Amino acid sequence: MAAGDVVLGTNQYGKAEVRLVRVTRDTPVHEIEDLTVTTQLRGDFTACHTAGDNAHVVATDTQKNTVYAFARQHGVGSPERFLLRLARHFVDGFEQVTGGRFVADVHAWDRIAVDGQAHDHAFVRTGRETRRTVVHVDRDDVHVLSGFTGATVLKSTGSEFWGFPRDTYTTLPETKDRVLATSVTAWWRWADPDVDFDARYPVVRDLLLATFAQVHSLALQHTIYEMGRAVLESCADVAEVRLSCPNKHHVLVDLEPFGLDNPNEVFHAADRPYGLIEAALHREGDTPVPHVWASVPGFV
Ligand SMILES: O=c1[nH]c(=O)c2[nH]c(=O)[nH]c2[nH]1
Repeated sequence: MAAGDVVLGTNQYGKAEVRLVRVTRDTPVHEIEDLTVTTQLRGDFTACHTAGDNAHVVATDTQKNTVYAFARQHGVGSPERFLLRLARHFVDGFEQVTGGRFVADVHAWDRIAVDGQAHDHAFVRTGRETRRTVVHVDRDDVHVLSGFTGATVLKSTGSEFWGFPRDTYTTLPETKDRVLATSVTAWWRWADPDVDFDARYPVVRDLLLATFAQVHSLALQHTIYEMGRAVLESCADVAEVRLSCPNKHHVLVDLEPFGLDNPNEVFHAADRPYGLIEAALHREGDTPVPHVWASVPGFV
């Protein structure tokens, strides 16, 4: 190869955001599982890029069909297991596939209550957080990230923010009692991919949110550090935690022009701009895996 020749670098491809709804109708009480699944394969796909030779290309349409067929054949269950099963299928079934990135979002539904009874087959989408998972496979090197996005939480007290530097451009008043609100995006990396994901997911999620509630916050940075620390201190199976939290500012409204006081009761819930507070936490001595996190977009 001559100097200056063009070289194909990292590449991956697949079907993005396959919308999958599986109804389990073994009994009159149906269950639904609603996921958005992305599969992206890595391996020897050079000839397709450089010469248009598709002999190695597992079509993205085939990948999509596999998602649906696996949902029928094996069920869905925990999104992590579902992705691990898909990843194994592609890596073991096609010599040219060495690994990939597999992502699933889980959309939660609740049963509609009719006369106080949960309906058998009518559901309403909940406003809960979206559970997420990314599976990263490189031959036998398997990493599973779990997490969620869109958990909107608020504390009406127990939050302070003061002691920050003041310069010509600082107008923000110091406060010993403010509203703290955010929409938590959390990811954690399992130390080992052999986990009872469905049992452990709510434990980690609840611990993160309970810590948000319990920490007397001196800054959102302080709160998210404590959230991550709580998980690493009590969950030996979690190796690393990453949190991304927009500070949903609640600004006290000046009611003085109307002859009214405002003792921390009436706020303008500002939309934009917002502070964006992000942190990654791991245990000392832990081996970092930046290539795995690189598959999670838009994160520290
Ligand atoms: O918790 C906070 N952290 C900041 O860094 C910050 N900056 C700001 O204006 N308000 C806040 N709040």
